[in-house]
Amino acid sequence: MTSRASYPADGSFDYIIVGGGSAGCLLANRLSRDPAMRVLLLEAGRKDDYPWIHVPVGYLYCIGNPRTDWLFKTEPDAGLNGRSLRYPRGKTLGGCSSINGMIYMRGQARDFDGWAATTGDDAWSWQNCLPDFKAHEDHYRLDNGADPKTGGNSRFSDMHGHGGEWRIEKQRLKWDILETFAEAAVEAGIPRSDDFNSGDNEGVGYFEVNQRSGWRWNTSKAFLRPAKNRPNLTIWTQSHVERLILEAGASGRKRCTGVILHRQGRTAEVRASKEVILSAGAIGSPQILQLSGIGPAGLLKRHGIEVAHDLPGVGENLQDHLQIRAVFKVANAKTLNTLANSLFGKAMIGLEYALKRSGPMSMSPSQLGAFTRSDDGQAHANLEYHVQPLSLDAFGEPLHNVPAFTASVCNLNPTSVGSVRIRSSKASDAPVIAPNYLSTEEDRRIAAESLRQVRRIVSQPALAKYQPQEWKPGLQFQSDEELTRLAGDIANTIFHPVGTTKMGRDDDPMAVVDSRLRVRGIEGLRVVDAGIMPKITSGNTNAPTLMIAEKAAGWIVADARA
Ligand SMILES: Cc1cc2nc3c(=O)[nH]c(=O)nc-3n(C[C@H](O)[C@H](O)[C@H](O)COP(=O)(O)OP(=O)(O)OC[C@H]3O[C@@H](n4cnc5c(N)ncnc54)[C@H](O)[C@@H]3O)c2cc1C
Repeated sequence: MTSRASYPADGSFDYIIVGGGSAGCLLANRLSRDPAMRVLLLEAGRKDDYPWIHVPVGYLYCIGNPRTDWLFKTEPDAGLNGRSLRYPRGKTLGGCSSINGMIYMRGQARDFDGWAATTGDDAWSWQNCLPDFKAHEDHYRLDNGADPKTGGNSRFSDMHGHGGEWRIEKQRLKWDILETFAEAAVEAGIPRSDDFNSGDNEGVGYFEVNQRSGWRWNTSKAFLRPAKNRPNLTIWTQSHVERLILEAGASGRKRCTGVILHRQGRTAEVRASKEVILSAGAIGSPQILQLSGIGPAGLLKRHGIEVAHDLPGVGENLQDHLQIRAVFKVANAKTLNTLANSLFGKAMIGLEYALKRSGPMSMSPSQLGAFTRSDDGQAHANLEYHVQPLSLDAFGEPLHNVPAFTASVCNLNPTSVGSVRIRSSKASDAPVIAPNYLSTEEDRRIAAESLRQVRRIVSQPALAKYQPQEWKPGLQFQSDEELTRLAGDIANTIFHPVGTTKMGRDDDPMAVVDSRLRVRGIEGLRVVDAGIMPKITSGNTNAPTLMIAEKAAGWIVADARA
């Protein structure tokens, strides 16, 4: 390609980070701390200067919007009775942290201990991940020193950090219907929790969120803003990476020396003298690897791509949390459905946000959470509830016009796995995303059990004053078979794809990266994003992705110095 531009004119960057999302923004900050290192961050989307990114309720307008979302769709899924889902992924600086539900959730200690066992690397144990969670944390409960909620004892500060870039705050509004649901959950035997992030999240309580004074706190504000004037950090938006440049390395193995991207209407190549780091997320990173000839040989050949390195695990092992959205109509209760469906209600909502940065516009989609066990045989909480004072068919669709709340419940440890595979050899074609939800007997059984458990909670005395009536799936459905089928009708992704470039031991043929996140068989190339998780965490996935990036940054810097 003779017209291809080559940057920069004076040589190469040291590091190229592909993807300015949750992981990519943190990495850009950490790697550019050393003024001697020239870092390039490439993001396919635009800057995060779109107003709805910053107003918390704006997720409703960012999902399904080409300004901020890749607009992916899943393949028709047998477990969802043939439905295909919208599969939102952030396409802007901040990535998914610019459009997500803002819930700060680390997962359970056993998740990380499990990663350590899978990889044989104790660096991933909970005890050794905790410092990486705390390193960037700025928890409001430590604003004045010790946590006031726990009477000033040190347990909370042992677990949490303060003064880092990643702000965590309490939510700025309350709903009676949610507080009453919490009381019903306690009546049903779920204990209260005032910290979901101590390694064991079992209990019911309010989620803490990534916000600052009523505004969304995304990773672009947190990590890029303080670094963007560093002369050694270059940020290019609207720069779509199409594939990697692979050359013979000094050891005879292949080495990644740069990337080919589409920018300002032309194709260009940029070079990295030390490393290229893929942080394009669990959909984007495997797609780029496959387009570059790194992936399952059969798939690559089918699309006419020369196989640079046969790595069968690239794009496999897709795991996600499936939320089953049970909806209950209520009487005598304030819900967002009724407030937002009247002109007066809308005006009051706008006024409250303008004056106090509180009220429904400051709202993350889910405020109340609960972690519990689907049955007594479970050793740990294996279900997460997101309880919402609203109902809709799916995020991105309008609110229903009747007073209702949603008790969305998801299996935290699904055994169904899917895949992300290129559709063609063109970078502009969205990949084929096949999550294979509810494809195992175990996941189907837990789906039916979880709907029964929702019914148990909602039938507790506390909620009786709101006369809840099950709307979806509907009380007429009782058998395992009916409940599983209905779960397939009302379930949706809760937006947590992970695992498609999983880390693992050398003798695991499906491992894509080693436990230090280096791509197997290729020098100078790492993957640092949610895709490297070998197993999905027992909670929402943004905080663990930041922890992964923090840990990886330490290794990348140390390797450069070695
Ligand atoms: C709607 C929604 C709600 C969610 N709610 C929560 C929540 O409340 N709490 C929580 O913990 N988690 C939540 N998540 C999940 C969480 O946000 C993600 O797990 C996390 O952000 C993943 O980070 P990442 O760095 O792996 O990928 P991303 O943040 O997706 O970053 C990838 C970046 O790479 C860019 N990119 C992709 N391909 C290319 C390419 N070819 N060239 C250049 N750039 C490219 C993308 O545009 C994007 O900016 C939610 C996600 C969504 C979508």
